[in-house]
This record gives sequence, C-alpha cells and structure tokens, in this order.
Amino acid sequence: MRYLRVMLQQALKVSGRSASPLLKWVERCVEGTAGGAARQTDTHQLRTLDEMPGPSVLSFAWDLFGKRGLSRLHELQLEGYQRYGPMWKASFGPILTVHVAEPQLIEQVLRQEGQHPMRSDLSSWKDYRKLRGHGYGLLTAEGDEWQSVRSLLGKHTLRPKAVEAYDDTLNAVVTDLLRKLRTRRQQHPRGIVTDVSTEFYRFGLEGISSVLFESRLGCLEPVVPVETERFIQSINTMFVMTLLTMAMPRWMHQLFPTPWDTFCQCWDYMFQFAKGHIDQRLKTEAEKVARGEEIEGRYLTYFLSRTSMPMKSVYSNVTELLLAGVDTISGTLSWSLYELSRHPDIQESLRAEVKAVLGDRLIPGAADVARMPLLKAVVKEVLRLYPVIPANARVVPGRDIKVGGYLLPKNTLITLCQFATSRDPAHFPNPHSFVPQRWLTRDEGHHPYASLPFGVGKRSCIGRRIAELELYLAIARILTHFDVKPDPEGGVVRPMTRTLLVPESEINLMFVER
Ligand code: HEM
Repeated sequence: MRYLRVMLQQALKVSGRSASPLLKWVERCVEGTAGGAARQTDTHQLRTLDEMPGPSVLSFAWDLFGKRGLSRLHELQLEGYQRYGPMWKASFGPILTVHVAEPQLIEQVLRQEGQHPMRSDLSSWKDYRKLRGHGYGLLTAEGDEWQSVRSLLGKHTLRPKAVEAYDDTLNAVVTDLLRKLRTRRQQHPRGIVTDVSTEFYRFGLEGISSVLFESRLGCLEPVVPVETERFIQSINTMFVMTLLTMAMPRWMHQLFPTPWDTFCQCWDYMFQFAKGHIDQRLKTEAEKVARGEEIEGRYLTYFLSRTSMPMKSVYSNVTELLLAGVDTISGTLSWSLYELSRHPDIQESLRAEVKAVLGDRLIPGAADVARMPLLKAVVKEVLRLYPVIPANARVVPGRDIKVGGYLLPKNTLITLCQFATSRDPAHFPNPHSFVPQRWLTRDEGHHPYASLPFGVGKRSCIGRRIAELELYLAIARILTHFDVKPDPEGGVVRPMTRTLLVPESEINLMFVER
C-alpha cells in the first residue's frame, strides 16, 4: 500500500500537479489505509509490545556488532522499515527500544510527550555526571531543573532579536575561516583543502565559544592551540564511546573497562576545558568591576552567571553547549559544500541570490540572510539528507501512551527514525537526491514531521537559530570568495553513524579564488 501511495504521488508530481487538491485527496484516501495505524485505536483493540514485530536479541546484536551495524544505525532504520513496517522493537544491548518510522506516528509520540519531555535515558552520560559529582546541562537535565535552565537560556537563544545580535561576533569567526581556507588551498598544488570537516570542527568550536565567552580560542590560527585540538578529539571519541557504553550492560564495564574509562577521560577533559574558560572569563569581569569599569557582556556565560544558577550548573551547561555546537556545525557545513560542489548550477544560483541581496557589500548580516530563500532551502535540504541526529528519542515517564495501534508502557524508550522518514519517497520524491528547490514551493507536499532536523516542541534544539545564522553567514561568504569544486580524484562520500551522523571518509574540496 505504501508503494501505491508513492507511485500515485510521483505520477501526479510528474504531471505537474503536485499541489493539486487531487493529490491531497489521494493522500488522504491512501493514508486512510496505509498510514492509518493510529486510527486503528478507534476500532480495534490496542496491541501490546509482545505483539510488535522486530529482530530477536541475537540477530540485532549480530547486526550491530558483527555487521558494523553501530556505524550503520541510520541504514538499519531503512532496513527495519522494509522488514517490519513503521513500528518495530529491538534490543540495543540492555535497552529495549521501539522504533517509529512514519511521520504520522512520530507526531503521535511527540504530541504525548508531556510538560517536561524526556529525550532518552542517555544512561552513560548521566552515570558519568553522578560518578564525578558534576551537574546536568540542558542536554541531560530533566524535569523542573531542565525547565528552569531552558527558560533562562531560551531568552538568549530562541528570540530572533537576541540571536541577530550575534552576527558581528560570528562574522569575525567566518573572516578567520576564509583566511584559513585560503592558506590551506595555497598549500596544495591543485588548490584542494583536504578533509574540510577538520577545519569546520575548529570553526564550530570557535563559533560557539565566541557566542559563549565573547572571546576567541584561536582554533583558526595557523598554529592551533593543543588544548582545543584535544577538546575536539575528546568530543569525537566520547561520541564513539557513547554508543558502545550504552550497548554494554553496566556489569560489562568492569569486564571490558576500556570503553567506559575512555569515555570518562573524554568527559573529564571537556569539563576541565569549559571550566577553565569560564573561570578565566569571570575573573576578567571581576577585575574590571574592581577597577570600577563598566561591564557590558553580550555572551551566554555572562547571562548564565548573572542568574541564581549554581556554578556547578553553569559549568555543566557551558560544557554541553560547547559540545553541541561543534559536530553539528561541522557536519552540516561539510555536507553543504560537498553537495554544492557536485551541483554547480545550484551553487551559481545561490551565489547570484547572495549578490542580489548584498549588492556591493561583501559581508551579510542577519537581516540579509533572512532575505535569501535559496540559502535556507539548501541548508534544509542538507539536513534532510544528512540529519545530524539521525535518530531522536523520547521516553514518556509516568503513563502508558497509544501509538500506531499499540499501547506502549510508561518509560518505553521510543526511537524516532528521522533518517528513515526524511529519505522516504512517500514524502520526498527522489529522496536520495539533493534538490533544495523542493523547499521553495509553498505546498511542499510532505508531512510536517517528515524532516525534523532540530526536533520540534518544548525540547527541540535550543541552538537552532544560532546554528542557522552561523551556517548562513559561512556559506554565503564562502561562495562570495570561492568557486567550490569536487576533488577530481575524490569519490562519493557516504554518511556514517557515530552517535551523530558524520561523513564516513574525508571530504576534499577544491577552492578556486573568485
Ligand atoms: C545544524 C546544527 C544543529 C542541529 C541539526 C541540531 C539538532 C538538535 C536536535 C535534533 C536536538 C534534539 C531535539 C529534540 O529532542 O526534540 C537538539 C538539542 C539541543 N541542541 Fe542542537 N542542533 C544543532 C546545533 C546546535 C548548537 C549550535 C547548539 C548550541 C548553541 C545546540 C544546542 C542544543 C541543546 C542544548 C539541545 C538540548 C535542548 C533541550 O534538551 O532542551 N544545537 N539539537
């Protein structure tokens, strides 16, 4: 039935009637049978978890560990859908999780998430904090603690006006990135910057630090400070170890201590790094106050430290914000340039859009990028194809919930298969192709929950506006200065899961000075 829907949709779209009422009527009729699992609750008895299909514990463990499944977790979503339909259960080590791979069902879950949504247990992250006596940051806090930090931070990160104020700060970081790209291309006989993601990790860290501390770390200087490299390396290793430590029952940590020990060492360094920068920044402020100077901070750490939040929470929040701002930006910027280099026509149209808005100016501001619809469409399309968080999650504590005709007991971990939905031909024709134009028409024809790279609702990404601004400013300026081409000797780069979705191999790009 699902394929009938896809064929009907595509046939109508090919005939140029994508926005027609006919398509909507067909979709409604077909969804009444294929996507209507939810509606079964009205007429049928709810099914239990025992009746849900899914691989046996052994076969899933074999998929994960025997067939490199940990790095292919995003592909296992597509395979799971093919084998079991839109909902299936699987045991990820000691954790039983229900996979949900249709936007209608994801919407049902998110509409029942309650006042204080819980993403997932993130057991190993929380275990580490308990072990060391650290506080929780926004990523790991729950309940009232989460709510109060969210309200505080949201004032400075979610309001458009507050975020626009960061455009000068971020543009200064983009200026350094351009200089670094120029140096790197000059060092290569064919103007190629190898492994662009490494440079973009540094850009991500420099960007989020400038927003958090209003001071620079020097990540884009010719000689990168050792501690920032070590911080980035700690994030990478910690993400690899997250999946491993969560897939292993706790008693195994003693039998095979390396993953857990490495995981803790990475976090130790990240907390230490963040604390060092916060203490340094606050000391400078205190000295200014002592000299009777006015302090006028516009950076997040300053806002946090002026609240009644205990310092322990300031440290953990800043650590988690630093962490959240690195891989997310690096991955999305790498894939954006990778796809633009392979689609020179789209790159040219985007450059024309930037020029039309900027005129003679070279540096856009927040108000300028807001007038660049193709730029926004490119980032949306990149995040559809390569959602940084390929599988989001929710746990609903306290009560059972109904999803797709099943009754899910309270505390069930529900995996929201965003990678599968955003590559679903029922919602995105030609789903594996880079087609930013699909976001430019008013009636985009897909379910609103089909591509949710930043999540949705109360627990959605708090850094979304900052991330988008940073990406828009960087892409617009890179294209103003360079033609970006693929490395003629490079091949196709595929994504892989490392908790987050990252490029599986190096992305090498040719930067031609304009
Ligand atoms: C392309 C860039 C980014 C993407 C795709 C992204 C995506 C996400 C997603 C999917 C979530 C989970 C939402 C949910 O559970 O519904 C999330 C949460 C979060 N993100 Fe981002 N993110 C990005 C950049 C950033 C940046 C730059 C920051 C820091 C300024 C950040 C900070 C956070 C935090 C703190 C949370 C937890 C929010 C909460 O639990 O209340 N993110 N992000």
